[in-house]
Amino acid sequence: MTPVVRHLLRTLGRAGLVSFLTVSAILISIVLDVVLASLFGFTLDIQRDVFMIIVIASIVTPVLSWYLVGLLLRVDTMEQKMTRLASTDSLTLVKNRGYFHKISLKALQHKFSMKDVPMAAFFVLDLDSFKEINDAHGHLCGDRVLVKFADILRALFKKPNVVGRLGGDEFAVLLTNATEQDAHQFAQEILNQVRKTLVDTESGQTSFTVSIGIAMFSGYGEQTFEKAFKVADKALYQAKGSGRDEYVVLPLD
Ligand SMILES: Nc1nc2c(ncn2[C@@H]2O[C@H](COP(=O)(O)OP(=O)(O)OP(=O)(O)O)[C@@H](O)[C@H]2O)c(=O)[nH]1
Repeated sequence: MTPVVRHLLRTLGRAGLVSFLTVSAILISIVLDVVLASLFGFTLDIQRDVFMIIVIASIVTPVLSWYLVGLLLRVDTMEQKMTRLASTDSLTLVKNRGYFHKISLKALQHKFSMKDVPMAAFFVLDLDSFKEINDAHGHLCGDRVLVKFADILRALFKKPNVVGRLGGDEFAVLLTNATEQDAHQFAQEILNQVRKTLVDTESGQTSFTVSIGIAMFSGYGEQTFEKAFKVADKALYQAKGSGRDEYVVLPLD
């Protein structure tokens, strides 16, 4: 829910509740007065009714409306939290595989509906010899490496670009508005930043490297995206083959 909708809901909720409760208070006090009058022989007293209405409405209305609107907002917050949980990788806080796929298609659709932007770049990034880091320093240290790497990606690629963890030590980035030169620059920047990054271990600090495969493409749709994925994977394979700590850029055939 957007902030504007939430604000509208809050205002409407309060206004609606105030009217509803005021009308209820009027009806209740009139019914009460009629019942009391018939049971105990009280006389109907409009002034007293009005006084009761004002007292009941001024106490009950704000309390109940705050409570109910608060309840609605809490449900909304929980809904947002659940959406975030369902879309985020819990360790690295980047998008998980499923959501990455979905949001990438959406971003591409939006981008290629604007005529003046010709290319996008799809990055597949895989940490080098990550198993060795796990084996040498333990799984927790491996987790720290994953988190640091994701932090680097998140800091480099802002919206509308999308960063996701495909699984294990494999990540992906969709650069929605990129020339081939941009792709080269980003890839080099990632390699540089990763090389400089140190991660705490039980026995000091360790460094790590990453290999990157990049596919340059244009157009959108499930098929184009799948193809970009495949080509980026092929480029990654080449980067790993040429010694790791490297990147390779390939065009879509
Ligand atoms: N610490 C940690 N390790 C993970 C996680 N998910 C997967 N792994 C490990 O990541 C390692 C991936 O290793 P491989 O796919 O063999 O690749 P690699 O050792 O990085 O070798 P290259 O990719 O060829 O450079 C495996 O040992 C997995 O157990 C995780 O969430 N945390």
